[in-house]
Amino acid sequence: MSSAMEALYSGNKDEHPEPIKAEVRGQLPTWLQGILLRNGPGMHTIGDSKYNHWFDGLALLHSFTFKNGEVYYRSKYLRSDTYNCNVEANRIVVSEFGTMAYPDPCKNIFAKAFCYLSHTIPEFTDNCLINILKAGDDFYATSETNFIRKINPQTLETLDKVDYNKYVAVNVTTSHPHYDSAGNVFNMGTSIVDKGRTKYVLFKIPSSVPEQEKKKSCFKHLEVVCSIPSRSLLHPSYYHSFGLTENYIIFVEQPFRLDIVKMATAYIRGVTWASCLAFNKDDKTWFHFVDRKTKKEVSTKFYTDAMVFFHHVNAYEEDGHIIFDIISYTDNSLYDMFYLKNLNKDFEENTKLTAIPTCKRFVVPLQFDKDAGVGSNLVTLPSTATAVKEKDGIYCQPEILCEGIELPRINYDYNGKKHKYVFATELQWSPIPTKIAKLNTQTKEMLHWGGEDCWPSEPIFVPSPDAREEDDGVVLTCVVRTDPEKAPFLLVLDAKTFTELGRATVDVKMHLDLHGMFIPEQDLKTETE
Ligand SMILES: CC1=C(/C=C/C(C)=C/C=C/C(C)=C/C=O)C(C)(C)CCC1
Ligand SMILES: [Fe+2]
Repeated sequence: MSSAMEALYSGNKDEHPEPIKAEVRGQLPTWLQGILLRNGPGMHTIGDSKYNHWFDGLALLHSFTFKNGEVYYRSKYLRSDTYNCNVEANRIVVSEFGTMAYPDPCKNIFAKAFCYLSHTIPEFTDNCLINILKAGDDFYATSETNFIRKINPQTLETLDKVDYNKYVAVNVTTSHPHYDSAGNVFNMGTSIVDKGRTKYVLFKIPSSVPEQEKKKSCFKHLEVVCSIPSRSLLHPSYYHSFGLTENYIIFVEQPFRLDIVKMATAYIRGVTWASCLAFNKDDKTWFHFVDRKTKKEVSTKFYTDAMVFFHHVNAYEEDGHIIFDIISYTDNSLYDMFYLKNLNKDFEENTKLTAIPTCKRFVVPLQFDKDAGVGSNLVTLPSTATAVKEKDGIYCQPEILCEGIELPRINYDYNGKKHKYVFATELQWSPIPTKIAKLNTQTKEMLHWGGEDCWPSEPIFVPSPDAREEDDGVVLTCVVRTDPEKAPFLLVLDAKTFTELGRATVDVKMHLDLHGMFIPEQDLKTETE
């Protein structure tokens, strides 16, 4: 089990760019036509050099194509500049989150990109290993730097490199954009090089461009929606996602921060980007709500205790309150756990999360009695979450929805609206995803799916074409096996009952991935276009 774990996490995986027909068992819905496209790290050793952290691995895209009851599997490494330079040098020559590499022989590409305090930072990596973004009719592999890479979702080929920084002043971005019903993309990034003006920027990428500009990309029409100044100019918060309701943008400024001075000197000091992140458990976490129409921030100061979180689940408005669910931790042991030296055969002794992922619901009153006394709880909805008036603002404490879930997904048609269900991977005190779950946030009841030797990935909900209820549809998850004799499979569950409809097995060594999306057939450009 333990060495299997090491192989799953850090063994280099082969790519399978030619479609492999999967063996389908059970009954897949006939309407399920399209591509499940996912991303994650697949290679952690290049020549004799090894990455330190699981999040450093080279992006390996993989896909399951559903066509007339048949399923085809493909996988292909993202041909990023990072990949190409590393492979050419046969060693790691580009720095990643947890690995600083230098000197860089690929000087022409990874030359020093910007200066700060007269030191230099090398250009960031384009190893986009975290998620998939849809902008206009195009798909991109994404990470958290200023670069994204266009890909062909059918062949998994790597196309253009897009630098967000050409269109908006951001140096780091999230891999969890939002989409409105028209397909416009909203994302956030932080501007860290404009000294003294460190800020978080929300921007919009329109879904379509004017007819006469059809040849141009929608990035040329990117607009800044609003920006939020960082509380600390030299220590902006790290964030992995943000929230969106019908009328508000939700930004949580957690005391898990990037240290800009450390970043500016990391390269010359030979330390990693990861070492420039620090959690201050004695600080507060600040909530920011920006009105999407007026672009003004709600002036009341809302805060909660120090925490570290990565994923927003969903957010919505109800009776003058903003309600948002997140998966949070009381410390940053999650990032530390993913150092590959910890994910080895002695892992059971070495690695224990000191904080368990907890699904928390914050209920924040935007309209409240301004004369309410200090100490009074301003939440008027039926929830155990509180928002207590203090002299310096409003102190919020969450309702706990459940413990031990990560990689949350919802029916995205309910994004920004009141949702009832959350689909997620289950993990307890270690990075072992043994089950997936469906949580009913109203009753807190959970349904589970798990199997012997099975590690399921982030579950993705796909609505059925005639869906009436929130959970009318299927849940898709890739299942890797801890028993090397057993083949991985794509599992299709009925989202209502959380029972198996069918599975598509492929005899490959599949990697553990992070995030992805289901692309319905009608969203795919036809080959002739
Ligand atoms: C390279 C690089 C970064 C990369 C961060 C990554 C790759 C984060 C991955 C996070 C994940 C996968 C979280 C899951 O919950 C930073 C720190 C943004 C900034 C400096 C350069
Ligand atoms: Fe994520």
